[in-house]
Amino acid sequence: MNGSPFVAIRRELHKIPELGFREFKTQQFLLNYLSTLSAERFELKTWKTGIFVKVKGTNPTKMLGYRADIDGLPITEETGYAFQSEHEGRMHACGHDIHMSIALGILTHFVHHPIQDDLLFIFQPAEEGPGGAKPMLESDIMKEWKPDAVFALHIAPEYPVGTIATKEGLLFANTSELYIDLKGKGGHAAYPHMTNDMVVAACSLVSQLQTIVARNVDPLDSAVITIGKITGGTVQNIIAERARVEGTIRTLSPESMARVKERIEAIVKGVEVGYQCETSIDYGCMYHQVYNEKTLTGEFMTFVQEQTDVTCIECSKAMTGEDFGYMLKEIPGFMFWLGVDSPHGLHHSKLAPNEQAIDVAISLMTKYFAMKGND
Ligand SMILES: CC(=O)N[C@@H](CCC[C@H](N)C(=O)O)C(=O)O
Repeated sequence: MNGSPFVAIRRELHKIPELGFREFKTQQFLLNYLSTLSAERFELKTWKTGIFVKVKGTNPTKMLGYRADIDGLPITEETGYAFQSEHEGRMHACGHDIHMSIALGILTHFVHHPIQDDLLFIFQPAEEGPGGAKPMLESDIMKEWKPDAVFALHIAPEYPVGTIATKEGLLFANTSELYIDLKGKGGHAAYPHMTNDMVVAACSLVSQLQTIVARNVDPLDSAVITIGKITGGTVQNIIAERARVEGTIRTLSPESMARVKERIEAIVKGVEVGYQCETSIDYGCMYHQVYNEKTLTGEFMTFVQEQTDVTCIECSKAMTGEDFGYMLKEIPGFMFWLGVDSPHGLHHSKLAPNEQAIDVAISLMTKYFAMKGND
């Protein structure tokens, strides 16, 4: 095992994944860790299941922010790790355990080696949903402690350890969850003519939704409609009275999101008429695109290129979503991908990030903050 204390911390956090706004043990773990550091060097405020930590500068003229998300996913882990999730049906399958341990590593460094400016560490709940970044940003705490610039990273399974990938401008998509409920008339499997079958209606709906990206979105633009879950019916020989279709929409602009939603609503209306049923649409949580401020991102990419132990790649935009986009809408900054070289991708039950990436990121970001926070 790697000797880094932050690898050991990651493993402890990996055991206790919790869903959005239920990160009680995670918050306690972070608070316990913070209680081991010199209290006079920082101020701490809890916010719901999240935490703000302001590490005091020696002669601050500004405040720099760093955000780490802290929630897990509803996935049953299949890594076989000795430190596998102890929470049935929950897993850190998006790397937030790594994100937290990196944030603690950077924070610990600056508690011991203060720089001129203040640093704000934001341990944010509910990134996977329903979204913690926006309400944190709107909180009284962040009105008082509003950083002048803010940064975050996300693990990238597809890149080797030592690779940093980002770009100026749009990095991640606009997202919206999608929940469609269908209610018809159930009945005996042998009497379909006396019912309105919601399994058939849901199947037709899912197929029609696929036509939106193919036929209604400009081929030079991009969008995604993924249906990740369909439920309906009760047993094999009863025609289903109800069905529910759950998914997510991704677009490269807020305008395209509005257009895609218009088409979804029209298609759902058509299913309502065609299958003589009642329908309702709920868009759940929505995330603003992640847009990297150009000057800061360009300067960061140059900084990374100057380091001997990491490689900087200019990547393409991705259809992933991140509520960190809300922070970047209000505060200049950027997000970047951190290579972790996993054979399995994000949201996979066997995601296995290479833990050496933790110290790579801590080392890179401590150097970056030392440069930015002393200028
Ligand atoms: C980085 C990442 O994987 N983020 C999630 C954000 C999900 C937002 C929301 N729950 C949705 O599904 O639209 C992603 O799936 O991209």
